[in-house]
Amino acid sequence: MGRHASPTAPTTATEALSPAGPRPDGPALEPIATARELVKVYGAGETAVRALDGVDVDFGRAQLTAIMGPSGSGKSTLMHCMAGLDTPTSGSVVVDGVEISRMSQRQLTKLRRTRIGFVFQSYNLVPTLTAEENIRLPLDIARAPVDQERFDTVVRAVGLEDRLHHRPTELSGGQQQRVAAARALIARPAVVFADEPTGNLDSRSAAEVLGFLRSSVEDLGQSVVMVTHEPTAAAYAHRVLFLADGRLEGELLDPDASTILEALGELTDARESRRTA
Ligand SMILES: Nc1ncnc2c1ncn2[C@@H]1O[C@H](COP(=O)(O)OP(=O)(O)OP(=O)(O)O)[C@@H](O)[C@H]1O
Repeated sequence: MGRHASPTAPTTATEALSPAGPRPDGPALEPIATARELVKVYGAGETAVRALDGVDVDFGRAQLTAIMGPSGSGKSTLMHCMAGLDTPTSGSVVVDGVEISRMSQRQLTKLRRTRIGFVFQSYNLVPTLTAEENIRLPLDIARAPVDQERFDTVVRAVGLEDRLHHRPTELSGGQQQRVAAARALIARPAVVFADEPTGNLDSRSAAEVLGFLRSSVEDLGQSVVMVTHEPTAAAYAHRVLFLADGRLEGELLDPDASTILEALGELTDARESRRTA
């Protein structure tokens, strides 16, 4: 963390923001998920909202990528389209080599159960099940065997060994979110999508969850994409992408929280001046 992509310290965040896209002079990014010319329009006619306006993006394999941007910029829509939770109006989405944008609902449901992990702001644990049962749930639903070694590795990584028989109400918010993160990883998904995973947590619990997401990338080779409003959370990412008005505006590599904050401020100012021009 805290290392700039650029060797010279930028004077403004705009200078720090580089265009998001293939970098001819940088290391090749091996993508786990890609979007091409992704457009999502909600509604029709005069009330239509163009939530995504032609997004081209590659998400790196074994990277933690954060998506940031002003409210309404299309972050959740992008993540939902990438994760097969929403269908794009046009364009393509490929996850782990599979084109998902034209899949049927049935095919998408199967893909989400086996190849994609989710972490939501509100944990979404089943209250009547223990932590262990919640973690095993995706495999139980898919009627797939639980790989005990994987289970032990993930549980150790989230530090939940002594909480496995507790129900969600008997766990702190941070512990519940760590159960949710373990559940997302148990089936070795191609990619984990996390939507504001620390939005409900105090700073200490947030640091635990983010530390785990980062170590799941570094130690387990997991690919993680996370939407967040918080610069301190995004600073855990290897790469931070910035959206504004449904378009990808740029990216930062290994940024620190203050550079992210500056970039966000400039994006918001630029958007305001476009709107008032
Ligand atoms: N189901 C929907 N129907 C109509 N409009 C929608 C729908 N979902 C999102 N939108 C609109 O699409 C745009 C992008 O929304 P989205 O939720 O992706 O933004 P966001 O960047 O995640 O915002 P926030 O940071 O506030 O969560 C917004 O203008 C929003 O009002």
